[in-house]
Amino acid sequence: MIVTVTPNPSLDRTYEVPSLDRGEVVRATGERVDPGGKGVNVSRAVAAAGRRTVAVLPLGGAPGALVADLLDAQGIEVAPVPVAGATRSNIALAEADGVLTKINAPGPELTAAEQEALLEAVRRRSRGADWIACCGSLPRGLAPSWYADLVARAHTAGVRIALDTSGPALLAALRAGPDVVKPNAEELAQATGRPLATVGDAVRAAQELRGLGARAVLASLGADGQLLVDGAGVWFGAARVDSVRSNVGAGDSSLAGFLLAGGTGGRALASAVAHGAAAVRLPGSVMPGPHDLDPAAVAVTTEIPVDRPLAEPVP
Ligand SMILES: Nc1ncnc2c1ncn2[C@@H]1O[C@H](COP(=O)(O)OP(=O)(O)OP(=O)(O)O)[C@@H](O)[C@H]1O
Ligand SMILES: O=P(O)(O)OC[C@@]1(O)O[C@H](CO)[C@@H](O)[C@@H]1O
Repeated sequence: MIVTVTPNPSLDRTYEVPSLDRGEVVRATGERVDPGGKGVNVSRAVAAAGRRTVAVLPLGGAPGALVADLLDAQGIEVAPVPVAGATRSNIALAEADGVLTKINAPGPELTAAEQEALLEAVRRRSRGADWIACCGSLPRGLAPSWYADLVARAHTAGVRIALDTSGPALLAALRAGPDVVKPNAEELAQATGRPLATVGDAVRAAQELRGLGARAVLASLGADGQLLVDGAGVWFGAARVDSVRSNVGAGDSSLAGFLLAGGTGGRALASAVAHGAAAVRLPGSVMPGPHDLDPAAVAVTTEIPVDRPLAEPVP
């Protein structure tokens, strides 16, 4: 079982627009609503693979009720922690040329009692879990050390923990020794304070995160693919994608793929890459199921193309 924790979930609204014209009324040609937040997406991908998952998350107000209903309709077990503030709505504006602009709201502030209830729900629901995946930004009220605390609690309970977050929350959690962290290129650059221009730069940054405490680093590099750096070595994986529809949630799908395949080694990296590639072929944050995957298009190697320039370098 894979338990996910999303401290700041969202109702994800995607509007398809011909193009963005600042200051004008822009008429959408299509819209969709998805239950969102990074851990929620991991649960959606795990459930799509037919595996058991429980999504632990605070939910409040009408948007929170809608998130719960949408997850229920997808057959995903939810452990909701009721909160007074309304769950946020995040907006994605998808232009016809493929450019996507995302607006993420701050979300409600959690009171001390709500924070305690969330920790208690994680403790109760993660008994006997194979993995806890803690994902996304922290809402106001939660200290940057919140994920670090969760890592320590998971290890005391004998459960492995994967973490996908950024900034001070990531840096604080590294010191607690998470089993795997999943930064993207920007988060790697931010955590190390250095630009990323090549695959080699990304390997060095991932190794630095291991030096800070992470046991393994699954680094997602957008169109360039993914790296896995752990105590056994370094793997690089990539898949060809002919047409990209939406990259929202591609990282979450990748993390789900990684955990579904055991969460360690080259086989798990191949699954992560297959899930990332499948996610970008689907609209909005739709998570792929087994029938969407194309494992034959994935290549994983230990011969790292260190000098390869990144398609999207981080200055
Ligand atoms: N343009 C693309 N072409 C091919 N594969 C892609 C592309 N964009 C993303 N992917 C696949 O999806 C994975 C995750 O993408 P990315 O690095 O953008 O994650 P992310 O920034 O964490 O995304 P999110 O936060 O929206 O979940 C990539 O490592 C890659 O395998
Ligand atoms: O604001 P955060 O927590 O960093 O990210 C939230 C979010 O952008 O992440 C998911 C895609 O990865 C979306 O479902 C959601 O809107």
